Amino acid sequence: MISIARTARAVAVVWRAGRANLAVYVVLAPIAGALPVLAAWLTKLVLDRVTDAAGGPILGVAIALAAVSVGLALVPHLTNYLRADLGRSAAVVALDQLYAATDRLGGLRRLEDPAFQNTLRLAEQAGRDGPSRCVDSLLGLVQNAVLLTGFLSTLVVINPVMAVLVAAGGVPALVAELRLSRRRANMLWEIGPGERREVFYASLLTSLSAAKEVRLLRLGGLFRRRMLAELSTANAARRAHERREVRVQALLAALSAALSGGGLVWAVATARSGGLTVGDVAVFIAAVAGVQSSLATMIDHLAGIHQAMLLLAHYEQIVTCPPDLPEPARPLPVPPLKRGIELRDVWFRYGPDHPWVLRGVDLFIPAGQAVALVGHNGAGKSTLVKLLCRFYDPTRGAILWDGVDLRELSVQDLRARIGAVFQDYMTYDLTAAENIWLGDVDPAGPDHVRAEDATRIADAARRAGIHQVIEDLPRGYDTMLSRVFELDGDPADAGVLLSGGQWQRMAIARSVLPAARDLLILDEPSAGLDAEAERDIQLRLRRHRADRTSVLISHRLGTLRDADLIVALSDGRIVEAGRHEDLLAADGTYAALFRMQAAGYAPTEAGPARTDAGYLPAEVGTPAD
Ligand SMILES: Nc1ncnc2c1ncn2[C@@H]1O[C@H](COP(=O)(O)OP(=O)(O)OP(=O)(O)O)[C@@H](O)[C@H]1O
Repeated sequence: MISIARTARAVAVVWRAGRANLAVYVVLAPIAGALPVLAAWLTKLVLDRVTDAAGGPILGVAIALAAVSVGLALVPHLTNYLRADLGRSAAVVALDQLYAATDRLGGLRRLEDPAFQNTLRLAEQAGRDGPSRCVDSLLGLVQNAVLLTGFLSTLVVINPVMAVLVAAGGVPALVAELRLSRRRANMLWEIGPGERREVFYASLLTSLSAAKEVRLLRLGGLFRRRMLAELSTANAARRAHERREVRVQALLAALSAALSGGGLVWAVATARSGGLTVGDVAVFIAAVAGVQSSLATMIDHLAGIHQAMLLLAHYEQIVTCPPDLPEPARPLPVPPLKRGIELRDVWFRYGPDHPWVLRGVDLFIPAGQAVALVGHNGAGKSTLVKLLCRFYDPTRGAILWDGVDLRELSVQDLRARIGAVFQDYMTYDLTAAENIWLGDVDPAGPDHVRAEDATRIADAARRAGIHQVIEDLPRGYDTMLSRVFELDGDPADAGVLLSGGQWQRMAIARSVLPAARDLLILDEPSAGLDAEAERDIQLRLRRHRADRTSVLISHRLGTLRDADLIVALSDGRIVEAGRHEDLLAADGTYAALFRMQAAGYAPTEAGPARTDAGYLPAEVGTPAD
């Protein structure tokens, strides 16, 4: 039910977050519980001595009561501050552990799993307030246990039957609250996917990158309705749960009110017959209320811990999740590539229910040479390079780096040897300098661009042919490439956006920033460039690639003709491989595609030559359209 080990781990997080604060909080909790009991007894003494002149000196008791009242007034403010501060610091520690764990995953599989995403969302919630809520509830239990002990002993002295009745009244409440907390945790899990979709639709309505399509296609209304539908479904589930809570809690409150009402009638009747003093009645009323409220609060805290435990289970699932790319106990360091990379009978599919994407690929990528992959959409080209970066492991077969299986190597070392421009490269809402600097961040270095990085950043920008464009920006390399964030929080310094081709050059600059990468992967690096820019970037990249191992993917076959080896993939298999001239002579798939594109460049009677060498699959743009 409530796991001791998990509770201990939650306490450890809070302890790490703020030892001094936690220590003070721990000391204050029992004091906060004792003060109301002390106040009730001192009030009884004051009343008894006021109503009975022979009762003894009153001044000292009155001063003690005043001192306790000051404590009663101050302690809650202090504990509130400590609670909030510990909550913030614990969230920092817990979220740090959570995101370090997601970073350790290494591959892409888990992030592509909707169930993992659901768990991750609840884990984020639990990480933000789970550990501190758990400690709050534990200390709340301590505080109220002291309060309960004090008032229950008082009741036992005055009326033992009443003490038993009030204490027994807590049992159904405890059972009911624990059930409710389990139901609440289940309800949060069930509405999780819908809430993620709600956030997705809301982000489409406000994100700049979606705005063009959303406005042009007039999708705003549709997405808003879908967002509201998800919100209503989640609200309905929450409402149903809260109604159940209200029903149960109203019943429990009625039971507790009946008990305290009965007790009051008994106390007044007994006082009338001389069995209790005025002070006894006052302390009895305070004790009944104190026992009931401390019991109710303890039950709340127990339910709170119970629910925090259920949510923390998701948090722990993520934090202890093994990497989706298993590494050997002693991964081998990755030496500079000398001979080459070999794909040996590589089969791959994205999941057991998915079709095969690669079917027995055998390929040798010799060190220092350029290998080009060509083929229709969906042939498996990008998948192959994702395997080279070890974002996934082959389902069957192996990939060898100078003869050593990638699975034997350190993933981090391997990635440090690869530079890549992916088809879906990133555009970061950061400065121009940072957008390039991210290509070679020293994990042990500072978290910002240093002055001495400026030269190599500018060199990389030159190699990608984007240096002058950056220089001409309002703040040069310090210009924010964003319209949604301003530089250093200064609203007057709103940034600029680059064109698609300029962004692509930024991605290229990022990939060529590191001085030595053994393997350069360029997946459609010039898709967004005009013909002249494409030629320019190809020349620059060719110079950069010289003597480097590279894997190139492009649908513009003209850009690949100087590759050392051109490999045509079809339906996950290699159907042809050779140099450009050999493949043309072989007159196969590559030759057909190449000629089709070349024909697109030739002047026709109907009009001038095309400047764009892109091609479309045969079924797109046919007269039948
Ligand atoms: N993450 C993924 N999960 C499931 N299937 C995927 C995933 N990524 C790609 N696929 C599938 O794998 C197949 C090969 O995709 P891949 O991106 O490797 O093709 P490609 O040759 O690079 O195509 P293109 O020329 O369009 O970029 C496609 O059918 C695609 O639907």
